[in-house]
Amino acid sequence: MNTISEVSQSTPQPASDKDRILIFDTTLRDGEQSPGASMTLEEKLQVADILDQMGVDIIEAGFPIASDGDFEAVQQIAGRVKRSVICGLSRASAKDIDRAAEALRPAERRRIHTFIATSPLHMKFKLNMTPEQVLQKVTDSVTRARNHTDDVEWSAEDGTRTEHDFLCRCVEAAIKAGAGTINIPDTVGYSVPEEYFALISMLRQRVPGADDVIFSTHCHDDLGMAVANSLAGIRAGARQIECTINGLGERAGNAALEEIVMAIRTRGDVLPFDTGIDTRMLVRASRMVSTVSAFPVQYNKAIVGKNAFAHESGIHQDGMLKNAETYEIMRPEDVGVSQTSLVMGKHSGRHAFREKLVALGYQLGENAFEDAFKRFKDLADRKKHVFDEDIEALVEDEVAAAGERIRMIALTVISGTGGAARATVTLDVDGRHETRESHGDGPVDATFAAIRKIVEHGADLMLYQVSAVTEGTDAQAEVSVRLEENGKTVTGRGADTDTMVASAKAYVSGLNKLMTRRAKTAPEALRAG
Ligand SMILES: CC(=O)SCCNC(=O)CCNC(=O)[C@H](O)C(C)(C)COP(=O)(O)OP(=O)(O)OC[C@H]1O[C@@H](n2cnc3c(N)ncnc32)[C@H](O)[C@@H]1OP(=O)(O)O
Ligand SMILES: CC(C)C(=O)C(=O)O
Repeated sequence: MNTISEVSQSTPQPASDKDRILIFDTTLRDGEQSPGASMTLEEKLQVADILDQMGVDIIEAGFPIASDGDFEAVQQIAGRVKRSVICGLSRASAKDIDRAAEALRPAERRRIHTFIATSPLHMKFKLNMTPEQVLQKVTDSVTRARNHTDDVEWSAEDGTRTEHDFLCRCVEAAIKAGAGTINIPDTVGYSVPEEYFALISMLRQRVPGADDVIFSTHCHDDLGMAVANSLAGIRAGARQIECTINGLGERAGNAALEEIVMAIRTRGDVLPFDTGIDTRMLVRASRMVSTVSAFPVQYNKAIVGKNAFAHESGIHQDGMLKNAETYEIMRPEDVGVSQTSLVMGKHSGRHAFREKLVALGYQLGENAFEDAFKRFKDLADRKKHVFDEDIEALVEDEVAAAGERIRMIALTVISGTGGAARATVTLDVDGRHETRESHGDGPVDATFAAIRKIVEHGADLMLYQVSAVTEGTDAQAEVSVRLEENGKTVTGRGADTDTMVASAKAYVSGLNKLMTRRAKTAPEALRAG
C-alpha cells in the first residue's frame, strides 16, 4: 500500500485539484505517552471511533509489545474500526514486529510501523550500536514487517539530528526492503521550519526510490514549532502528517491535529492541500480526548480552546456584530462550535451590551439602558466573569427599583470575632439622605437594625435566604427576604458581589413593596424617616 488513494479513507471526497494529505493520528500511542494521560480500554475504543468517524486516514492504536493492555487495545480497535487503517508500533526487533502483527490481525486494513534511532547520540548512547548495525536493523525489521503486511512504515527516530548521508542510506535501505511510508520524526522538537523543509526536500532529491513512497512528518512541540514544522514538511513534498488531538504527546506534545487541519483548510492560498477530515467534529474530539486523558485544554488553545471563538473587547464585539470576518478567520460552526460568543466583561461596550439585553428579552428605554450599562460596568470592574444571570439580576434590580421611594446609598459593616457587629447605612428616602448606625447579632442583623432606624415599621422578617447567582468566590450573591405584616407578606430581592450589600438591597426592596401595598390601602400607615 504505497499510494495516497490506497491509504486514504474510502469515503467520497469533494473533487479537488489540491494534493491530498494523509492524517495519521497517534493520540492513542504517542499521545498516551504523555505522563499521566493513560487511557482505559473503553476510553481508547471511544477515541478510536471518533477518529474513524472524523476521517482520520491512519490510527496508530498503540505499541503492542508494551503491555498486554496495549496489545488488547490495538486488537480490539483493529476488530472494530472499518474505515481507517489501523497501525501498531514496534521497535526494530522480531518479537515487537510479530506481536504488532498479531494484534493487528483482525483489522481490515493494517499497518506495521517500525522504527530505530539514526542520530549519532541515540545510536551510541541509547542503542549501543554502530551505524552499520543500525542500517542492518533497518533492512531486517522492514523485511520482517513486510512478511506480515504490505503496508509498512519506517521511522528514523531523532531523524532531524541525524547526519544527512547516513539518513539517506537508512531511508534507501527501508525503501528497498519494502517500506511504503518513510517517516522523518523531529523526535525532540529541535528543528525549525526552514531546516525541516530542507531536510525533506534533500531526502526526496537524493534517495533512490523516493518518488515511490510517501514521506511523513512527526514533529514534537518542545520549541512550540511542531505545527509549523509539519506544514513546512508538506510544502517540501511530505504527504502524511502524524499528529494528535489537542497536541497530546511526549513532553510538550506532538503537532495538534486540529491546528494542522484548520491551517490547511483556512490557508488554501499558501497551503494548497486537502485532508479528509470532517472539521465539524474537531471540538467534539478535543473534548473527548481531554476528558479521557484528564488533560484540560488551555482556554486560549487554537481552534478548540474555550476562548478560540470568544470576544470580550467592546471594539472587537462591535466589529463582530457588524461583520464576523473583522475578527474571525474561521467560522465557529466549521470546527463544531455552535456560535461565536460575545463574552460580557469590563472591556465590553454598549453595542454588545444592547445585543445581550435583547437576547435576554429586555427592551429598555434609553435612560434605563444607560443606567443598566453603568451598573454592568461597575459590576464587571469588581467581578471576573459576568454571566447572563448576573446581567438579568442587575437589570431586574434596576427595573424593580424604578419609581421606588427608598434607595440604598451606602453601607459600611464591621464584623468579626472582636464583639458585636456594627453597621452604618445611608438611604435615600423620598429624595432625602438619612444615615443611621446600629449594632447587631452579626452583620446582617446590624444592617437590618440600622435600616429599621431609618424606615420604622412593624413587619416581621420571616425569611432570609442567600444564593450565589453564578459560580466562583466573586459570584453575585442574590438575597431574598420575606416580610410579613398583618398576615400579608411581601418579598424583596437584591443582588451584589458583596453579600451584605445584597442583603441591604433585598431588605430595602421588601420595604418598598410594603410601602406600595400600604399606599393602596392606608398610605399614612408606614412612616418613613
Ligand atoms: C520516540 C518514541 O516515542 S519511541 C516509543 C516510546 N514508547 C515507549 O517506550 C512506550 C512503551 N515502552 C515500553 O513499554 C517498554 O520500554 C518496552 C516494553 C518497549 C521495552 O521495555 P524493556 O525491555 O524493559 O526495555 P527498556 O524500556 O528499559 O529499554 C529499551 C530497550 O529497547 C532498546 N531500543 C530502543 N529503541 C529501539 C529500537 N527502535 N529498536 C530496537 N531496540 C530499541 C533500547 O536500546 C533498550 O535496549 P537494552 O535493554 O538492550 O538496553
Ligand atoms: C516512534 C517515533 C515515530 C516517534 O514517536 C518519535 O520519534 O517521536
